[in-house]
Amino acid sequence: MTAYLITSVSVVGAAPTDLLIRDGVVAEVGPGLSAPDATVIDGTGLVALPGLVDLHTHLREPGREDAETVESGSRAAALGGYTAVCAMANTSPVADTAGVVEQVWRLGREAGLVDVQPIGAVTVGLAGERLAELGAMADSAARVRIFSDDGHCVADPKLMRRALEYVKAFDGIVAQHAEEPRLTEGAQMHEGEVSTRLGLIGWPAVAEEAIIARDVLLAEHVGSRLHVCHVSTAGSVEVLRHAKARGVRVTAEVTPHHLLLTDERAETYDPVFKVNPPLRTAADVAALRTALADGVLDVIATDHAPHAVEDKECEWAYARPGMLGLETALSIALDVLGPQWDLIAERMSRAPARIAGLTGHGVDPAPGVPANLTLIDPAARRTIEPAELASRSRNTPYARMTLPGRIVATFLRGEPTVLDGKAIK
Ligand SMILES: NC(=O)N[C@@H](CC(=O)O)C(=O)O
Repeated sequence: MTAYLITSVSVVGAAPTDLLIRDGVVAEVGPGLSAPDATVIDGTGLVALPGLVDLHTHLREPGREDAETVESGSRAAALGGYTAVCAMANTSPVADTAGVVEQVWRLGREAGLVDVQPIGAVTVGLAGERLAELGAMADSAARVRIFSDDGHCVADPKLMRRALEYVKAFDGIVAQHAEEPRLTEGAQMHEGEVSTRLGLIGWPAVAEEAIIARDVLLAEHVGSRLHVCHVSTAGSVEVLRHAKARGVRVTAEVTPHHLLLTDERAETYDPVFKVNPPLRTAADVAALRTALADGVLDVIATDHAPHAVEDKECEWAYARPGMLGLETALSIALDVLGPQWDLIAERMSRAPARIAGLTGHGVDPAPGVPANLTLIDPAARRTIEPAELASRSRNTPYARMTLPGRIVATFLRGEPTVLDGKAIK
């Protein structure tokens, strides 16, 4: 196994030092290291972070391998600085049995570019009618701990309660896609001034907030762990703030796109901006940013949602919701937060690893820890060209935008998955 000596690198924003990677772990950290057998990487101007961890990735395999595979999504993740991703269950077939989660887990191991941790469905077929085999998925080789019907809300309060109770047996967590379906029938975008002007049916903020309010009360009642997917409104932040102050065991994520883009993008009628939950208002964006800084929002999660051309390049009403995220998330975080490296490490690596229970991930580079890390050039700027992305899909909302930051290298257990900004395999 090749050893790597990264010289003059800033570890999570600290003063430059050297970092030696050997036998899968960070062997030494300190100035003036020498290791004659090691491959040297000049880290001048670069920042080392613990490898990013995504709590919310759609890999589309099995079922829609034309849009993404475990391998292509893993490559996109590695290029984005990730060393672990949690793969959502809305595949075809749905990941609602031990067999399917083990298949995804095995495909992740075979690709070997990031650790792929499958998420299991809460209900059979995401249909919201009866609980899936949560225990069998937890006991499987994939060791599922996060359960989610993402793409669909677990709308039935009794089922949601049962799921929250059930996962306590193995310290699991239910990740809710908070959307009261009766309030979003036919919805095409955020309900507000822009939807009124465009004549598109709106997805009101209250459809999200009402479910979060209900679910934090349920989580409190049964003493279980709730995670809220892709929080998008100022009102949701207030509900979460209140719940956290009461000591409810709730965590929450926000996507890069909800931190940057607003519903005014719908004026283009370009379905690349159609997403679930929808892009909201500038006031929502501001509230999400504040909540991310103060910890009401624990995590930046990509909700990487690749879609084939025919599902995206069509009329707005017929287009599938969802955007790519893995290859641009760090740049958006840097744009939104600036070089607050400790905060970025917390929201994009440590906290998601903790929530998902992924040992060996989300740990700052220090002697003895697994060498899961990424090297970032914060001074670089790059223009996003959809055709150059590793994802099989092209639905990035940042096409031709120039964004700060570039991933120079990513290491998974001491082996590079990305070097010089290029995927190794
Ligand atoms: N976030 C999205 O806009 N899309 C998700 C599922 C979903 O949440 O609708 C997808 O799987 O494409």
